[in-house]
Amino acid sequence: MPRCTLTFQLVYGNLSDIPTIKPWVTYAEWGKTYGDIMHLRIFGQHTVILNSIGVVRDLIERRSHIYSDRPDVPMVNCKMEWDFNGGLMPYGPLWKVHRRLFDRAFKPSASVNYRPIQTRKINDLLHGLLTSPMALKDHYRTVAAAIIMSTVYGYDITPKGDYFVSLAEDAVSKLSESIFPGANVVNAIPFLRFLPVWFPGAGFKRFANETKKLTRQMRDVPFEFVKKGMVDGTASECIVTELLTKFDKPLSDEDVRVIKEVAATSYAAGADTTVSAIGTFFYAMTMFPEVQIKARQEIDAIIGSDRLVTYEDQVSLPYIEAIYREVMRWRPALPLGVARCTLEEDIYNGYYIPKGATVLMNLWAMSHDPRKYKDPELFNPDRYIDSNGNLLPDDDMYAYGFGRRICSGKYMASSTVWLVIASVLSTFKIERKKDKFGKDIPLDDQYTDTLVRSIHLSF
Ligand code: HEM
Repeated sequence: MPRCTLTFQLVYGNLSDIPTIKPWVTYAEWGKTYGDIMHLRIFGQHTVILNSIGVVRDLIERRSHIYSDRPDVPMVNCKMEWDFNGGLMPYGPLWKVHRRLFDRAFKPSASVNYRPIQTRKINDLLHGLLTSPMALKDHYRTVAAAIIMSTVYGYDITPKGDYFVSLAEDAVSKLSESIFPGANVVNAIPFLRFLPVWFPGAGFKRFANETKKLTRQMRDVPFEFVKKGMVDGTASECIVTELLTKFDKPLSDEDVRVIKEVAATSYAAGADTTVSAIGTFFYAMTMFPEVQIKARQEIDAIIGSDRLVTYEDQVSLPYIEAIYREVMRWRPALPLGVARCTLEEDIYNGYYIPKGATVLMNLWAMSHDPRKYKDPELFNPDRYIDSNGNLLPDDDMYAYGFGRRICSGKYMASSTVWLVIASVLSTFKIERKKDKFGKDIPLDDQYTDTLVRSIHLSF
């Protein structure tokens, strides 16, 4: 096979050409000219962008032995000490240990055990929305954090200014700011990490030093809380107590460290992503009120108004399931997934892909591909429903990624988002804020451009 370098050499040594605002949209646009697979080169670093589901299945799934590594992001791994995070870790023996524990904690049969906690916390959300609807975003941030803190650490957070949540949120927001290609110069020019903090332009080092402290605290403080509770006999049953007490062999210090890291990664990976999906749901409901009306008709017909929706109702509510699928498609929380890296060189359809290349899956492009989704910008749950009102079998879910590093928390995440959608629609009508003349105040599509994107909502 000819070794043609896969080269759409758009940027060579010109960082400012890398889009930092909605790069997924720009990459999808470029894809119309250059195809489903594209290559960028920044200071000699190869980045390959996959714009279609076909290419993703061929490479990320069928050649997963090559495409399951993560790139080294110097700012994050080295300087901010996020290298404990199983989601960012290189593919290898340590990642496999982390992944085994994740899968044990979040596999489908384990995830159903968290439903009572999810239900309780989502009921708290409904209560919050009833008593202070203007604090909408605080309420749904709280529900995502509360579910994870309770399942992982057996800890019930306080709704405002919780210490553990503040630690984790501060550390995670710094992570998100520094991980995007093009968003932080040190990721593109690794040698910068060796400069002293006082070097002109080395402000990133100060940023990293501040963050390091937070990262350590978010990992250690809640874990120590559980350990102390286990000694005192006050710890609630949770993922950490389960892993510490039912490990398949006597625990070494290394095992305890891994359990602590898996717990901290769950918050880092699961909180903002869940918040993003719930925010998208509220946003879509204000933009497409006809969807709310149809959903309420379904809920009224199946559930009535005497009780709240439960997980047992899931199979009887196809339209709610369709809304969930559309939320995940319309505005994926991680539009470029989490970057992969090639473990070996590869040749695909005549393209040469070097070892060590960064690979981005453009989940946004795939879920907005008009060849599969007609009018992709339209929030249209009916695209998953057949003419008899039944759900179509097509439940392709791009938002959780693919292959060996597909999201470990997807079962828990999907059941949280589903129950939020069903519960809110069965109890509330969501409307835009009105101005003093009673007219709707327009809402902009104001999503952040960070790793996990979320909407700024004010109703
Ligand atoms: C709606 C919510 C969520 C979305 C949209 C989401 C999406 C994703 C995506 C796109 C990836 C990268 C997958 C890949 O590389 O192919 C990922 C990885 C991951 N997610 Fe999620 N996620 C969500 C919630 C959660 C939750 C609740 C948890 C845990 C409690 C979690 C744990 C993880 C972990 C540990 C990884 C790294 C997997 C690895 O590298 O082996 N996620 N997620």
